[in-house]
Amino acid sequence: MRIWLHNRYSTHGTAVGYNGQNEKEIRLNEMWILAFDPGAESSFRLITVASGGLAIRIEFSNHQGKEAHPAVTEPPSEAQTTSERLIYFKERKIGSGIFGRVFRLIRARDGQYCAGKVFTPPPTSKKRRRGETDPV
Ligand SMILES: Nc1ncnc2c1ncn2[C@@H]1O[C@H](COP(=O)(O)OP(=O)(O)OP(=O)(O)O)[C@@H](O)[C@H]1O
Repeated sequence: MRIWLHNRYSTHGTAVGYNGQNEKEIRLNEMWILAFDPGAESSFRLITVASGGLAIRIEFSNHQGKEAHPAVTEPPSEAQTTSERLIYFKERKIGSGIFGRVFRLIRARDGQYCAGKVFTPPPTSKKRRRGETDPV
């Protein structure tokens, strides 16, 4: 089951958080997925509820007996403005490498699963200052 929130006429935008994430991310005219349950049985049609400027679209897709969408790694994103940047919610850690930790993410706009790496900055102790000579 997918539940979407689309603010069509909001003056100040809408913020949707998950587990305390992205709570301060306010968007205008953005579509948000509010719930996703891959094991949900399909027994309803698409429902759209419109109330004033708030429209809630409820999509009951049939995922019964199917695995959740496999995690995929996306190509690097183009440079985007803050309001265009896609929003991801961290679901859980799925691995780690030398350069950082890898998380299973849910893309807020369409509920697709993705894999995303959070890079760990290298320790600063080995950084050399400008003008410092190479170690022998
Ligand atoms: N697209 C993905 N789907 C599922 N799991 C993934 C995906 N990408 C990474 N992982 C998991 O995260 C782990 C670490 O991935 P990462 O890309 O960081 O590996 P790495 O190349 O060994 O790391 P590094 O480049 O930091 O040395 C993988 O071993 C795997 O378990």
